[in-house]
Amino acid sequence: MSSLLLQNLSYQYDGQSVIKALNLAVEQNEIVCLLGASGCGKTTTLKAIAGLIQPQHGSVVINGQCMSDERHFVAPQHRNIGMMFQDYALFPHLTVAQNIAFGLNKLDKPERLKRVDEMLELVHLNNFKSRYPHELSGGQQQRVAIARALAYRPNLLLLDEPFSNIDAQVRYQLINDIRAIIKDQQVSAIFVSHSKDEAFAFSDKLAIMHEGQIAQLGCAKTLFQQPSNKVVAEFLGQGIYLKATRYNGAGVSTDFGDVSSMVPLLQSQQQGQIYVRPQHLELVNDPNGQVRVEQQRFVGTEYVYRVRFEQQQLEVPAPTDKTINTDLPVSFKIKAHAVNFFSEQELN
Ligand SMILES: Nc1ncnc2c1ncn2[C@@H]1O[C@H](COP(=O)(O)OP(=O)(O)OP(=O)(O)O)[C@@H](O)[C@H]1O
Repeated sequence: MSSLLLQNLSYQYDGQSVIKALNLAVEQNEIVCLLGASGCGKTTTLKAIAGLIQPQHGSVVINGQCMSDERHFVAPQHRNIGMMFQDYALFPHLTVAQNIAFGLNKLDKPERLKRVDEMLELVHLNNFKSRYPHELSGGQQQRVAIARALAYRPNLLLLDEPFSNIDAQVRYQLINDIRAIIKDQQVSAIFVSHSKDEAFAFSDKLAIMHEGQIAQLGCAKTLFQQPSNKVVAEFLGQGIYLKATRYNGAGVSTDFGDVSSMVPLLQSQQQGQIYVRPQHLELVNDPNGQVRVEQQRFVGTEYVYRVRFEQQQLEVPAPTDKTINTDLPVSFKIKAHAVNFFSEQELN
């Protein structure tokens, strides 16, 4: 049974479609990141899961129980969901221990104190239980927030940009710590972010959102190597489109030579384009080269060349011992990699 199932979910604000027949499944103990550009509908999806808004169509099912569809609506406080936000949302007038105990009023006092101690232990804040939120660092406040969200053993945890207010230097340590805590507690989680780096570090799977729909769900490697469409490929990082002919399931021919693919190319069409990322390109001097170098920058460990080819611009790194003569014509050499091939049909 999936932990969360969103089926055909649609939501409109004042007649404006924000979520459009969205489908998503999160399996038990899985952390899925909703990742996408600003305004694509991530927070609205999270609100629909939490019950803070009621979708006009479709269903929200948590652990097999329907929370919302055209006929049912379970109120947020009865969904057994834990929530964690970027501003921590701790109660300033309550101590760490009181913040964690908040929401545990169904337990009797000894049980409540025991649970609070367990949670303090889990987030390594045993010595901070009597402090107030303003006496803690951002990372410590976020640990209290996760302890509070997990204290009543939710079925599902929702995290909305929880790391965006955390100093960059400690952010990745905190991401690792909180991921370990969630895994330890065997809770499924949905994490909203617009940062790819955070998403890769924190989640098991990424759901790339675009214009109110899930463009693709999968682990980071699958999305990079086999993006199902242009939106996913481009969202994951810059690249350049080059005309290509698929010569069999294992490679393509381009104006820059043949490229073998480390993943099978399953399209039935032969004509299309490949989306090539900078790390798969090598710049070489070539008397017939059509690539224009616009700028060369030394960035300490390597050079970065800003190049232009047929209206497309790209920054390509090159090792310092492979200097390109920018006064001479330049071309690309494409390394063997997991080729992102899109047929003409898929590109339109
Ligand atoms: N209360 C509201 N009333 C009207 N429109 C809204 C409301 N809340 C959000 N929207 C619109 O719905 C769309 C989706 O918003 P949402 O907050 O879900 O996006 P998001 O992907 O979480 O963006 P961000 O990364 O910027 O937080 C946006 O176009 C936004 O302007």
